[in-house]
Amino acid sequence: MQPAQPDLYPHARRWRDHQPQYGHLIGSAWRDASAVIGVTAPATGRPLAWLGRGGAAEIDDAVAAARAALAGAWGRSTAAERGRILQAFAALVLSHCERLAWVEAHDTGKPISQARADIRAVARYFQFYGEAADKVHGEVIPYLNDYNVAVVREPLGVTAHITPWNYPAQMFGRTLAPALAMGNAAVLKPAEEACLVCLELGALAVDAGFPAGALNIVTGLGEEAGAALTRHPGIDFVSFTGSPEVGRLVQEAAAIHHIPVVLELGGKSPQVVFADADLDAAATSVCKAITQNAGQTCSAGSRVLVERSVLDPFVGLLAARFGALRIGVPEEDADLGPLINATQQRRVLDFIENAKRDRLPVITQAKVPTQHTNGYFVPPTVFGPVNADNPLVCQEVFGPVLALQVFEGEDEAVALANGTEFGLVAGVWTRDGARQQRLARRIVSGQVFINCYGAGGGVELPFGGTKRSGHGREKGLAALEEVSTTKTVVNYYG
Ligand SMILES: NC(=O)C1=CN([C@@H]2O[C@H](COP(=O)(O)OP(=O)(O)OC[C@H]3O[C@@H](n4cnc5c(N)ncnc54)[C@H](O)[C@@H]3O)[C@@H](O)[C@H]2O)C=CC1
Ligand SMILES: O=Cc1ccc(S(=O)(=O)O)cc1
Repeated sequence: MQPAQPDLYPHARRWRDHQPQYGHLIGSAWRDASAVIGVTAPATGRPLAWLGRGGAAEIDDAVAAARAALAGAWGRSTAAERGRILQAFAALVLSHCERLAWVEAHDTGKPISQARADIRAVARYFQFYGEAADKVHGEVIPYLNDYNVAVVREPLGVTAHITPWNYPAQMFGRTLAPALAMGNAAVLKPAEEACLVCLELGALAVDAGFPAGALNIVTGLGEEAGAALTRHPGIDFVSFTGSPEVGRLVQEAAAIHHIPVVLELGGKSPQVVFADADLDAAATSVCKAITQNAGQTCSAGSRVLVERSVLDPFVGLLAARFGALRIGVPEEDADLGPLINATQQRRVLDFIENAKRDRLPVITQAKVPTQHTNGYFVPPTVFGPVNADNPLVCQEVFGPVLALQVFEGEDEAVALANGTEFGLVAGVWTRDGARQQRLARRIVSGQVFINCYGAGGGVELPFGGTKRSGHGREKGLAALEEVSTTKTVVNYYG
């Protein structure tokens, strides 16, 4: 066992086997864990930390603390006051950026530069929504004579947030900042696989001035703490990011109490490359879109659709990009790191081995450096051409595995792009302006990028899916509508 660096984990409640052990953050106070879950570092396979294994009792207390916050100082706060606290928190996060980035990098295995970008994104979420908090206005409706009708915007109440392990820090910012800006009190159940940074961020939120109970964090297993939270009668909204299977359970639980849900359930996002495109730029983007975060991104570009007439040159460019990939542990700051755990590694390796067994052509496969045998690494691999009914086209792999499909003409490109159950993100590469517009309309997806992909993940840009990728919008001002409601006040003064 390798001793952890205490400076990275100042808010650990205890130390156990030389590893930090965290409690739950309920009502701005730490609650010792009555049971624990071990966390492993994906890059080394070694023990990293201990998390509380919360359940129904901790969730009850967290929901009660949130309810009390709404009845107290937090519920009485003005929008401007809330905005100032969110912005103070953003500044505090930035001042701890390096430490938080290392916590995130060790916990997820991602390259340190990516982890730093993720922490800056957390600050940006709280800055953006902090600035927006007092700029969300209601409206006055011209109605009958002698009536004044105001439509005012109000928080939903207690919001529940269930987040995944691929971007623990970013998800913290993405889901909590809009909810808190609108005056809700939140309970977060982050993923048990990786969430140390959420606990450190939670501690900084207390320092930044969020009143007791405005933000509560209970860690634990999905089927225990997660299920207890989504079924709890005291919550008024659920935001969930994760698998479609659990998304269905979350929506079923929410239906019991008729509360709204935002579901972000991943995708099988295509990039469509036409013969007239800048093939060099497209190849670079296609490689990055499937290898960033080792392919563990809901919006990963996991399919590339290539027009037949440029198949050979494009395949050459793609093979060169994959051949140049650097794979390593966070400290090496390579292009990609390991997957999150042995289960995900086995799952993705199975996809690769099954495809090879089915004699699917391998276009290119990068090599994992031999010194990294203990981490959960998977070699980035491109298969193609792949038929539309192949599992690599239909199922979310959630690893660095790209499926290449071939098309002739616009209609076939659209049919293939829309040919899965998902609809999260799409990329279109063409210099033809009219075709850009046609494709943007014909592709069924929450986002369409033209001659780019991802565009830096801007906080300002509404994000979410259609079809099996989920519903509701996060990011941008659109997120504020999901976590608030309107009240129509009709005043007769005649
Ligand atoms: N859209 C995205 O960003 C993500 C998609 N996934 C997809 O899901 C696959 C499996 O990954 P998992 O970690 O198993 O995802 P998951 O959907 O089981 O986990 C996501 C979150 O849901 C919680 N959860 C699990 N069961 C729950 C339940 N019954 N009630 C309430 N909450 C529950 C987990 O504790 C975690 O916080 C991946 O291979 C990938 O395809 C996984 C993570 C993120
Ligand atoms: O995993 C889903 C995911 C992660 C990050 C982003 S973005 O950086 O905000 O674009 C989007 C989706």
